[in-house]
Amino acid sequence: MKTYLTIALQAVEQAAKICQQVQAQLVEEDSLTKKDRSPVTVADFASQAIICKRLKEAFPEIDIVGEEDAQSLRQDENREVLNKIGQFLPDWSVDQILDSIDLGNGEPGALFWTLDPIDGTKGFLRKDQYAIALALLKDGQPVLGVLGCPNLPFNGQADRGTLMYAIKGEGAFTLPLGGGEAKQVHVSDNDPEDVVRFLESVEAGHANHSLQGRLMAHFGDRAKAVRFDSQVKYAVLARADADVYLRLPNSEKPDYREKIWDHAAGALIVQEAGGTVTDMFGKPLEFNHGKKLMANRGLVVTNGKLHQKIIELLNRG
Ligand SMILES: Nc1ncnc2c1ncn2[C@@H]1O[C@H](COP(=O)(O)O)[C@@H](O)[C@H]1OP(=O)(O)O
Ligand SMILES: [Mg+2]
Ligand SMILES: [Mg+2]
Ligand SMILES: [Mg+2]
Repeated sequence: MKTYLTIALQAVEQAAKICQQVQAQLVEEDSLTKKDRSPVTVADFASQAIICKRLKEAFPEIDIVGEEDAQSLRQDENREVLNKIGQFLPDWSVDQILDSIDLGNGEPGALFWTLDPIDGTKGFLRKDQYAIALALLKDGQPVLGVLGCPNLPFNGQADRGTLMYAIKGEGAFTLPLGGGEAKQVHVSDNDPEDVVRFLESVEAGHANHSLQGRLMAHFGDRAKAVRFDSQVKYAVLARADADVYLRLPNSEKPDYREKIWDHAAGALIVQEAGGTVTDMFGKPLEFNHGKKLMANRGLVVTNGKLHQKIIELLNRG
């Protein structure tokens, strides 16, 4: 597992650097709108290209299931976006860029990587939080997870981003992006009688803010809520800066199913930090139904001590 970890950390670090460069000089032309009307940027593509290339060089036999593909970039009308990606990957040919992105077109199997090259693209565009999320799944379970969080201060230092990783059975760890000593992280100790710090999405369309608000109201003025984009929420909970992350399904999108790359890395990190991750009914996440969490609805992520209480409140009919 150590070899997987070393390569995964290097790949995420490299991608994070490019994302930071793109974000620092972001212009409107740097993004496209996908078929599902969600945005994708020069940085999402560059991140996926770099990470896939690195992983495939080291582990050619392991499939990568990535969020993005290069289909739109192969069309003439998007040539400018492709050229812009090339500016951030100066030694790469156009074909190398396109083919590396498409290395992420693998299929889930007994052992595979899943990659979200930028999770929280809308946050990235707002210059808020986003994460580079990479996980290795074995027999339907995440066994290694890495989250690069460039805009999440490490130990309160605003100029240093945060890197977090976990190996199944070995704990969860954090270090600053750019390098440093890794320290183990643990979830908070708060119980239902304490102050409860909640996390939820910034984007109202990605969750059910009104239902989440009603649940929080149960805790009166002991409830504090913070909104962050992306799997940064898992990282914040894993290092005890929050106690509960709610992601209840948006009632206007009843058919939406969560994607594996949006949760595999974060869920393992929280679990290895001592927390609990289930769907809104208290059912463990099942990562063995293809690219989506078809057997689960909504997510409840807690420090463990609050889990039963939250599930009870949600399901008391
Ligand atoms: N209706 C929805 N419910 C839950 N998640 C969604 C929904 N629509 C998009 N997403 C996903 O939410 C993630 C961002 O989460 P957050 O709200 O925590 O920042 C993105 O990966 C995005 O996926 P996609 O990239 O496919 O649009
Ligand atoms: Mg993404
Ligand atoms: Mg995502
Ligand atoms: Mg996306």
